[in-house]
Amino acid sequence: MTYIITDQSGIPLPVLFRLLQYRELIPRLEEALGKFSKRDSAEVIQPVRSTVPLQKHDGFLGLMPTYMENDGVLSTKLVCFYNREAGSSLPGVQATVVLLDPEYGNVKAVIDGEVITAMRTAAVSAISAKLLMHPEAEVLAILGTGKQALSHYNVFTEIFPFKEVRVWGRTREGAERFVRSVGGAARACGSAEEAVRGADVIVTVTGSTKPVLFGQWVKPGAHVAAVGACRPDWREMDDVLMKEAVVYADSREGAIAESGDVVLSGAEVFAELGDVINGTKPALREKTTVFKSLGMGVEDAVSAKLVFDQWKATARRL
Ligand SMILES: NC(=O)C1=CN([C@@H]2O[C@H](COP(=O)(O)OP(=O)(O)OC[C@H]3O[C@@H](n4cnc5c(N)ncnc54)[C@H](O)[C@@H]3O)[C@@H](O)[C@H]2O)C=CC1
Ligand SMILES: O=C(O)C1=NCCCC1
Repeated sequence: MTYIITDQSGIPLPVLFRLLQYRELIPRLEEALGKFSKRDSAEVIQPVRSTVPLQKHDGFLGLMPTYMENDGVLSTKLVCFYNREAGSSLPGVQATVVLLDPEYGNVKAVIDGEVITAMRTAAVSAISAKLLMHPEAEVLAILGTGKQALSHYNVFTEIFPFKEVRVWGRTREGAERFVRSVGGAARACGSAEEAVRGADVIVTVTGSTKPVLFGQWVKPGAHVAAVGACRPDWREMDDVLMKEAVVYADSREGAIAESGDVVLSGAEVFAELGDVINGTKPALREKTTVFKSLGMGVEDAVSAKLVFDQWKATARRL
């Protein structure tokens, strides 16, 4: 039996949102990041994402297979992402997660990847902030107003007591629309500089291929969760920031292969988040830190298992 857990099967995406809750997702992701960083192939096999360029459409298909033997999870995400810099209204990222039975190889479920991608990415950024931001951080700045901006806003305001949230988008209207959509508990800023000056935590979630965040604006000791610019020639941050900050990543190999901010600045990846979780590398909270997120299959695998388990439990009750 294959379950189709997508809005094409008549299940509205908000139902999927209800199946994933940050309070359940975050501990599972922390455990998975720790397991990944041990590089024990009996525990996790997750190669760096393979990408197929879609030249005609200025995009990429990413294939993200993962096997977690002890958890009995085999999955792959298929994700298409595009350079939508020109203000196109088409979606920048579209994803599907396929969950398989590791023993027989049959497909157990095909799950919409939009909610999983939005929530697991934001949850991992929140984990980076939990580990690396100043414990008394008060001001959060978000650069970008798309899907990731919303999931980051949701999880950061759910789990941290920020006193002020600032949002910058390419257009003032976009930032104001975003602020209205979250009920006004944020302030739209007229420039990225205005948003980030003095901020304790900065989230970059843009589709930009050129820096939108510059080191000279960033308060010493701030934490940056950098989520966009997932190609080796795309940037969100300038060299000043990349060289001044201590750089953490989800996957060292992923960052070296896919992050323009790492590759083009020549910055060194100090540690993976999983190393900090495992206690093998320190969390240098007093320094300016950048968490470079590329996204990993292992994050989709644990999220898809959570959705599937919850879905089956719900379906049994109906
Ligand atoms: N690290 C990870 O695990 C993941 C990374 N991403 C990346 O995160 C970024 C945001 O993704 P979504 O929110 O899903 O996309 P989206 O299309 O919903 O939002 C993109 C936002 O970036 C803005 N933008 C585009 N070009 C810009 C520019 N030149 N300067 C400033 N803002 C610009 C758009 O106006 C929009 O607000 C993308 O780069 C995407 O590839 C997405 C999913 C997972
Ligand atoms: O991990 C993901 O999912 C993605 N990473 C980078 C670009 C879009 C999706």
